[in-house]
Amino acid sequence: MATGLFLFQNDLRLHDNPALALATQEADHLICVYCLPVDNVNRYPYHIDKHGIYRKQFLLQSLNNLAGRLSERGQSLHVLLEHPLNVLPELISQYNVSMIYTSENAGVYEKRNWHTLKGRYPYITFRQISTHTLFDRTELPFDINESLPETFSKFRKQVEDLDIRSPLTTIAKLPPPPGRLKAFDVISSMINPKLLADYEGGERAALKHLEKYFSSEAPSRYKQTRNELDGWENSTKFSPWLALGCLSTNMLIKHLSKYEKDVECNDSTQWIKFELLWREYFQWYAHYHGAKLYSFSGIKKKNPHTAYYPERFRRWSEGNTPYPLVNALMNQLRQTGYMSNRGRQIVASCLINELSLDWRYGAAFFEEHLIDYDTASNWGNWQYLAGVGADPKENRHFNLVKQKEIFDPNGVFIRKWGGNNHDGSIDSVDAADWPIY
Ligand SMILES: Cc1cc2nc3c(=O)[nH]c(=O)nc-3n(C[C@H](O)[C@H](O)[C@H](O)COP(=O)(O)OP(=O)(O)OC[C@H]3O[C@@H](n4cnc5c(N)ncnc54)[C@H](O)[C@@H]3O)c2cc1C
Repeated sequence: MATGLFLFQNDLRLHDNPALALATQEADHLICVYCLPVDNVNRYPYHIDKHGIYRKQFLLQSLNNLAGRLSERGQSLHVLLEHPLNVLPELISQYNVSMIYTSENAGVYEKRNWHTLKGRYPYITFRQISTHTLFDRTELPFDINESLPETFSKFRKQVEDLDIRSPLTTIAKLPPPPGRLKAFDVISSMINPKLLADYEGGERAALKHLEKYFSSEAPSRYKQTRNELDGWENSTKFSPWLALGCLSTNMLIKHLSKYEKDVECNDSTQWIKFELLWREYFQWYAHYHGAKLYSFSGIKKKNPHTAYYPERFRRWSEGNTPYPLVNALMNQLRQTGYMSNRGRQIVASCLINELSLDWRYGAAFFEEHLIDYDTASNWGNWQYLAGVGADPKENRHFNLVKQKEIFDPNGVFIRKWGGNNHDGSIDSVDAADWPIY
């Protein structure tokens, strides 16, 4: 009897989960695990908590929903509040695990953990499958170990006409856990029932939103509305569920294609696919560039001009800069865990250009707060805007006055999110006008 261990990561779903489907076929018994280290030990020097309150709540809800769905199928989810390398060895030896399965992960740390585990257990079969991308690495028209098109446009031209795999059906039956294994519910007590959030984590909520979005007319208007700063229906809002894998990208494309066939195919519907290809590009970008994704000089090996201004960073984070639009956007992020794409571009450009700060601090702040935080999309987009990524243009400096005129001409957004509550300064100075850091 073969016992397998399935390590859930960014694939918290039972629909279209090829990695879990493989484990289901091959193992006689299966242990389902998710590792959620609780101490917010800083992995970067940026003084961030790994999970801000909204991000954490969304993750816990997603895990809770997955646990429920597994339990309906006689399985259980073991959420371990520990680093995988600390807890998996005990499970492996106690249950004589002979196969370990997981989804491919673009994160450098996650890759390192996987390689370390493989090195420690040469007699165990390790299987890693793509579940986070539209294409499998073998379907790409280039060898991702060797190369990646240097810009998004070149990538898009190579992949946009490729066939996209149909999503697998929801797994109905799973191998049972080994007899002696008892599950403990550690998640539901960690969810804060009083925290009101716009988004609910989990596969069930993701599929509900998918149905709702494609039964509305919003997909036909996407291109005209996607840059709005606020408003639920102005962009698709799939990103939080895609980031944790509560929703598969292939499933999303299937619904988009059905909408195009049954309702309407126009510029807007095509633009949704275009944006999903951006996501796809950043995923492979992270796989290809590895640790360079997080480096100051990026993939271009070019050092941006910055200095160390801790007060400016604090002001930016707290929404207390001389730029009301930036303040409103940062308040929105801290108070909801979400910000529109245009908003992200504006605040990132401000941090990089007006405030001359190190872009990695901005990326790390987003990592803490975004409910849709995704290593590849976040750090890839920040590199792009900082001029050290895959952008053929030298500089993406957004004119803050113009952005306000276009996207918030009457100041409605700024008032809603308290953008005018600032003291007007960028740096504090002492009596002799010297900056105080
Ligand atoms: C500085 C910065 C940081 C970002 N960090 C993240 C992040 O951590 N996680 C994340 O999912 N997205 C990130 N994005 C991309 C984008 O802002 C969000 O995906 C989008 O705002 C999510 O809202 P939506 O689902 O309504 O997007 P829509 O406009 O409806 O787009 C549909 C889908 O396409 C994908 N997408 C759209 N734009 C991008 C893009 N520029 N890059 C990659 N994928 C894209 C997303 O999966 C999105 O759900 C970042 C962008 C910037 C400028």
